[in-house]
Amino acid sequence: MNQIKKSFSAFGPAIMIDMNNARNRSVQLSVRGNCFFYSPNNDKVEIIQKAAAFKGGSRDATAIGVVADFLLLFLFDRAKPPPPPASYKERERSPRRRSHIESFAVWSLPNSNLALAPKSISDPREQGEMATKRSVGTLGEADLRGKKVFVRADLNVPLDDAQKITDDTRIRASVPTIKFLLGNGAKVILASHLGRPKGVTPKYSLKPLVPRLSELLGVDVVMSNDCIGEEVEKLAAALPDGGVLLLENVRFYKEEEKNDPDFAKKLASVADLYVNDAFGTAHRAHASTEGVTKFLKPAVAGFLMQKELDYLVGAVANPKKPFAAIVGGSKVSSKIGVIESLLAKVDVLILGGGMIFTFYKAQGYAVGKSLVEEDKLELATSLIEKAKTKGVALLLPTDVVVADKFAADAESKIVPASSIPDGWMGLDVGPDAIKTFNETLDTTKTIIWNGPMGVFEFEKFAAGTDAIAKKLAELTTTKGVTTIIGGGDSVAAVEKAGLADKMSHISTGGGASLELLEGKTLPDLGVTLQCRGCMNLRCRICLKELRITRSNQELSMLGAVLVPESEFALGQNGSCIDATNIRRPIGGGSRETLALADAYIRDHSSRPTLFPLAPLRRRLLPRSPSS
Ligand SMILES: Nc1ncnc2c1ncn2[C@@H]1O[C@H](COP(=O)(O)OP(=O)(O)OP(=O)(O)O)[C@@H](O)[C@H]1O
Ligand SMILES: O=C(O)[C@H](O)COP(=O)(O)O
Repeated sequence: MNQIKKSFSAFGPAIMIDMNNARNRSVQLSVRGNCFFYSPNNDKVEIIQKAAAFKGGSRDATAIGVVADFLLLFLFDRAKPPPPPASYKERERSPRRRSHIESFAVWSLPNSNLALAPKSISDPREQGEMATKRSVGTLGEADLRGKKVFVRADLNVPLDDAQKITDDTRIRASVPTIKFLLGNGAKVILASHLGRPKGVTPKYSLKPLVPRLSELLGVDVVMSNDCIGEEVEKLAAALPDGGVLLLENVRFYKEEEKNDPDFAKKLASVADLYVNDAFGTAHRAHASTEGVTKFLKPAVAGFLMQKELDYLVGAVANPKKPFAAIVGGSKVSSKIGVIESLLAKVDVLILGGGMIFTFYKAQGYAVGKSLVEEDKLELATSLIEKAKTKGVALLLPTDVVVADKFAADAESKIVPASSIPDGWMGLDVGPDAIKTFNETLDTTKTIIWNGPMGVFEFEKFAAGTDAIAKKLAELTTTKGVTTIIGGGDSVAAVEKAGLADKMSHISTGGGASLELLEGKTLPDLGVTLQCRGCMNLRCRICLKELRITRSNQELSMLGAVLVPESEFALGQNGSCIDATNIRRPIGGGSRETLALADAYIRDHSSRPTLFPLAPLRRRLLPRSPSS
């Protein structure tokens, strides 16, 4: 590292960081016309080493700005141990930081092991950091080749009576992380739960997944009959580099859900490091999700986990407005909490599916035989009131498709929502409702959707759900609206309509995504994933666009002045800086610059979310070398 630092300082100001030309959220390093891209999946040090190799010609290179400081600071950062997790907790307790904490409390997941710091673990001086939480993309071949990696995925897929997978979304979603590990020469020991078995239950075996997994990964996946024990040990020991061993359902042991430390230790005993990519299970602190992290270091998050958090947390924390939520499905009781908390965040709330009849009944409408949760009538009334108070447009369907029985071949007709005939049940939203919903959605910029509009499993009652799926696909592709779909059935409906790839994000989490949307701080996280606000095109986390035209010079100045505590300033997410983490530059910057940095820190240290570039720029620019 010292050597890199040295050659790098010889580089002096010959490197420029060209953020304006940065593409794909990468930072481009230009050295005399030679470009290196810093991307989320690359390792910074490697890039800097490459850059350093050009030092011979560096002195003649056109230099704009004070970048040496900036990059050196980054290197200092790497050498510096990470802030202890306690500091985050301390901040959490401090009332002064309250707004800051609120702004990213929802990042908290019990097992997500995330911190998007792109750091290599090859540097022995960073061994202490190996215990910190970060993303799998920070690991390289040097960290992975020949290593046994325990990967916890959520392969809890639906199987039919013939044990055939009916929706492989979760398997497909776990592939990028596994392939990345295999591509780097790791041996993958893959674990998951399936269903909620009570003890060993053949119906919940993971065996039916082997062919599909093998096909998707392009390797013959070996499967063990257990998830711990001698057979697992032997199979794990025999795994070649690039091989995959799938363990049997971890929930065949009750110790899994109890997060039993001995069981966790046994699971961990066959591996060298840990990757948690089970977003769907991220709200559970179980032995294979949380317990193993005590025994395997480093413990890092997989790509899926990272992506899910980026979207779901970003949607709630910093949505592009107007922000709409569509909530449907049948589980009023389990979604009422989400509705309540969404009222504080959305501009539009569209309700559909089985839950609307509880709202109708609460308003005194006849609902026939429709699904109603009698004990939620009062709550429904209060939610309608709350929406009014908060100025949220709460849209209930004006008409519904009713059926004489709950069956695919039921008689059906369209009726006004206020007059469902006796003996009939509402199974879908009607055409008028679809029209209103579509018109409203046309005005929005962010949409989250959980729960189908009707009993979409029956063709006759699928129109409402299909219409929403089509509208969201259209808005995503033609207007750049951010669309996020969560919930098992809603995702299945979108898949069925062949529109999944048109949406911004399809979540693999049911409960986990709901809890995140609800804004719950999930238990026992141990991770702080902070949105640092963006200086780049669009932050992958907060999704906020800050299209600020900047010169390289400005960026250089910013880089020299503002360096977050533990991450490269122009970092993983395309330049995110947490104002609370800004510290003075080390060994660089004029007195004036340092004074500016101090003033900035003083002014903004309790203002967490978005990094307000403009004021800083105003203050810096007049002092920049060429001005
Ligand atoms: N009007 C209705 N009456 C009865 N059931 C309905 C009605 N509308 C939708 N449903 C049913 O709701 C079910 C889906 O509800 P659910 O709340 O589980 O949604 P989801 O998308 O799976 O979300 P999650 O995974 O978060 O539970 C579907 O099986 C659908 O048939
Ligand atoms: O399907 C899910 O939501 C996850 O796999 C978690 O399953 P669980 O609710 O049984 O823990």
